[in-house]
Amino acid sequence: MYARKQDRVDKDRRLLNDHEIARVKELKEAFQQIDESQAFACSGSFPASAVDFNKIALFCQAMKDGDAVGAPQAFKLPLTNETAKEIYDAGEPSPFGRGKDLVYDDAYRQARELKPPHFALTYDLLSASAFLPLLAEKLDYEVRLEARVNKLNAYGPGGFFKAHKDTPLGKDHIGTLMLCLPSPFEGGELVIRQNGITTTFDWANQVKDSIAWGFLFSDCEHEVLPVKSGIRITIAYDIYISRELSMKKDKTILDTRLEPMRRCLRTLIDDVSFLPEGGSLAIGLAHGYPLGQDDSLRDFETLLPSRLKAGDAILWKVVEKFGLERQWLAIYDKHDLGFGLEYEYGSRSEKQNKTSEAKDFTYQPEIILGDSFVALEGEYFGECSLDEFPVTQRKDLVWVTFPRAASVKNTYIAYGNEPQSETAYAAVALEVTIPSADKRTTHLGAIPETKND
Ligand SMILES: O=C(O)CCC(=O)C(=O)O
Ligand SMILES: [Fe+2]
Repeated sequence: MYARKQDRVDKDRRLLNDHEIARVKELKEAFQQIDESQAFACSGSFPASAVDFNKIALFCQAMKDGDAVGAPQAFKLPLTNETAKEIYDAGEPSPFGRGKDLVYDDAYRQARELKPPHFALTYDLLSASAFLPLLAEKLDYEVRLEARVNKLNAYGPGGFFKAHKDTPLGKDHIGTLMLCLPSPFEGGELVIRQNGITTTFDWANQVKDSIAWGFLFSDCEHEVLPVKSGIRITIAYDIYISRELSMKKDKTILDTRLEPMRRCLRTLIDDVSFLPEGGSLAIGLAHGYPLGQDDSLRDFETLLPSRLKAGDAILWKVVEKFGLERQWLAIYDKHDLGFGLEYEYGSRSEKQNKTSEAKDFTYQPEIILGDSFVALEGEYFGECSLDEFPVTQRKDLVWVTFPRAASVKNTYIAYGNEPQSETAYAAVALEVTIPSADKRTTHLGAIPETKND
């Protein structure tokens, strides 16, 4: 097992004073503001120049009990009520993943689907519009993205897909891209929620003479509201970070979004009355990150920086600029652990009654940290024993924020859109070491200024 910093484990710390708490709060707010202004989902439509409807047809093969019946048929875009219905009828009822099983439950999802190779567009829209490099730029990735076609979804009147997260398909899987084909329909909005913010993609009116697209990080909860009339057809692609060479650009010196966090962290370090004895800040990431049961922790930690999503990437860049010592922490929540660890949310509120601790929101001794990243969100990692799965409580940490992914309770969300692979979303925090005040002054000289100073 990867060696953690055992020397710091289980050492308690003093409660912070009001001044220190105010400093942490500033940092917390700066981080949360970045995340709120960041896109966890975005959408648009393909420009007319990229969509020549004369050249696009959708080929579909009707399916029955998993087998293709008959020859593929070509459908011209935009689809009409009649052609959309034919495509709907060609599909089979959509299952979804619950635990490791593939289940049909029309209380949860009412839709039909076609999987490749039983459908295809005759025109490579993504290449024709150089879509993936543009998406990478929009999402601020310095690595290339890959799109792998997953399926065609068709929703008839009353069709819907309740709130879920997409099953993580591997460490490199970051999100889902939907294309909404032009067909007459009403309703069927795709609603995406992340950290209390909601974004809605309403394609009913948008798609009449274009192809709409929408991207979401697949750890975000999303649902398709009931279609009121007509048939709504989407093609879903899984978006991966490419293992190929990165594009290697350093835009961070010009990135004004780093500024509020950078300023707060700078003030905090410059302030010798903040944690003069030194300590560790724990900043919970806003997104969950796919990790397989057998993935090595070292691999995960190495790959994570290039896979960070939205505001999490900004946090990383800021901390990196300061050159502070840092490591990743895996966070668990009792609801995700199948072996009955006593981790009570209730005990937190009991503690909050004690005035001194109530004031210091940064002191959270009851958080469970894993020595590995295996058991995560969802119900399907519950079979390991405590011996195989060392956990610890780091009572010395100053909690700036909690990982959002650790506190998902809605049972629907534990299910994915696919049968579960041995992969789940890791709830991760970044631990940043703040040196003691005497060491900090010498350390400070080494902290680079950004061009924004
Ligand atoms: O059709 C859509 O817009 C969303 C479908 C979806 O969420 C899924 O297939 O996982
Ligand atoms: Fe989904």
